[in-house]
Amino acid sequence: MVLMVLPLIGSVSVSEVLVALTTACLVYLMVRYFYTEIPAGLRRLPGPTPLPIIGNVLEIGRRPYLSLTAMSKRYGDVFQIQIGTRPVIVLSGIETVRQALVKQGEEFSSRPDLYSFRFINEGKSLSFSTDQAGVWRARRKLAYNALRSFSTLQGTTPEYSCMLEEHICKEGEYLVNRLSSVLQADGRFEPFPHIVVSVANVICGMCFGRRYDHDDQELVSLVNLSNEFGKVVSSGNPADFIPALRFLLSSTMKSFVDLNTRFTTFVQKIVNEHYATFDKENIRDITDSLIDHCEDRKLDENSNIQVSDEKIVGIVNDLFGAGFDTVSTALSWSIMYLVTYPDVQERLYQELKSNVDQNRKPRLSDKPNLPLLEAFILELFRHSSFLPFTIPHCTSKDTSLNGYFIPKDTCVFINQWQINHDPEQWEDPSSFNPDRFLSADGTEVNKAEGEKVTTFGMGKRRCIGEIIARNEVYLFLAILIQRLQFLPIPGETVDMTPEYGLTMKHKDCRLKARMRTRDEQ
Ligand code: HEM
Repeated sequence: MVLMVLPLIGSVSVSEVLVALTTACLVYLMVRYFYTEIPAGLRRLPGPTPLPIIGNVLEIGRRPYLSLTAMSKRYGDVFQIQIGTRPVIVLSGIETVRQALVKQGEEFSSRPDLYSFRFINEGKSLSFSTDQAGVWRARRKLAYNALRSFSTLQGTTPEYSCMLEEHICKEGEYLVNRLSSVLQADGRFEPFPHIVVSVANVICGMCFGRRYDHDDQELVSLVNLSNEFGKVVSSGNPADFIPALRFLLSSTMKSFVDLNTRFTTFVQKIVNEHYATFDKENIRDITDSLIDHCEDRKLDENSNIQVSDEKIVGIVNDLFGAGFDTVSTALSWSIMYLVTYPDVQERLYQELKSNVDQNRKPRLSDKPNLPLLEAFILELFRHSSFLPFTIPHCTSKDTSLNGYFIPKDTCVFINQWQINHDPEQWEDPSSFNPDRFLSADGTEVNKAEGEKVTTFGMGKRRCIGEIIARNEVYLFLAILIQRLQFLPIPGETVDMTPEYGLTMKHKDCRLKARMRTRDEQ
């Protein structure tokens, strides 16, 4: 057969072959599109017309949160795009997203099988893998309970209300001292690299019962790779959908695989140390409690969900990974906003000064007395929407939403950025204004407005670290604002344009800061 075709190819040009191939792909896609049977009473999804082979990649561009928000204005809250040849549903609008993730949560809570996800935690990640529903639910429950136990555990001295508070207060103090010495030496600093070590130490404390020095190269080099990780696993990365790109972008994929291997090796070493020194009577941290659970589970003959020891202890990998990058990104953006809005920074400082005695550090219990700080954090989450999409979801069976038919195994993007900038929900959404969350006299936070901010997802896959994350952002910020005034470098502008990724980072930026004096405090 091949021998019969070869002479024919010899008589046509390369461009003719390409045209023929493109036409064949187009016909195939059109046939597939029009022959997807739509059940009676349901409609076909609207969306932009895809190009052969690449789909809508060009229209999606480098900032999918903006392009897909613009498309939602044209096609509505539920529409379909195509990345490569794979259809993807994009959901916008708070009510539509709530309908899908909460009311129809069973159908919209799986994860798609995406190429890059296979390399995370050796394909066994709780957050990214395609575990069947029973397995991820069991792992999620274990992870949630472990986090709750080790954050609410009593502190080592009565000074602290719980272990989480103790870790944050201690790391906050180290961070202030670190920034102070960097400022003395260089006169300027970059926020993310210092913050990320402090935040990583809080989750390391809970997961591994240990902390690392700010100069520990093993930890520092690992946590500073989170940006590279986020770029590859972001929603809409074409390499996840178009196999040819995996080879064209092979160096990016290779460094992604390398960084995942480094990450897993780092955690595995600590896990092995825990196995070697494990004592059932002395559960030291989350890793120990997961090891303990493996032993207990073997006694539970009635359990019908089989989860391997590897998948149980591997949960700590997810908790560590999810626990440092997100919170550090939130704090780093906070500093950028404080510098960009100095009047807000001054009001926050004055609020702290009036409500927290100058001779002590802020505590979790001060939160109700600091409504402006709470409003600032809500506005930071809303305005930056630094997690513009949740981790991609996938339908577990044929379903429908808002009258549109959605087949089983369809990849679903949830556009959190759109919800947080929807002009139907927010007055002047593009302006940064913490006061939008405060009562007219500034003494109370409007809870209903606050709940509209969508940062942690919704429903069955909602972030399990939300309470810890909110407490960390609040307490680290309170400690920093009490002790330092953040300033731009004279003559330099602060660029607030985000760089797209799973968590969007601000551009590298050097800032100044001034230690507050005791009198001033
Ligand atoms: C400001 C900080 C944080 C933000 C904005 C955030 C946001 C999110 C979002 C949007 C998701 C995906 C939800 C979905 O797919 O629908 C998620 C999942 C997750 N988060 Fe967070 N997160 C934060 C901090 C944390 C922390 C501190 C931890 C753990 C200590 C954590 C652990 C997880 C885990 C394990 C998942 C996966 C849940 C699952 O797939 O079922 N997160 N987070």
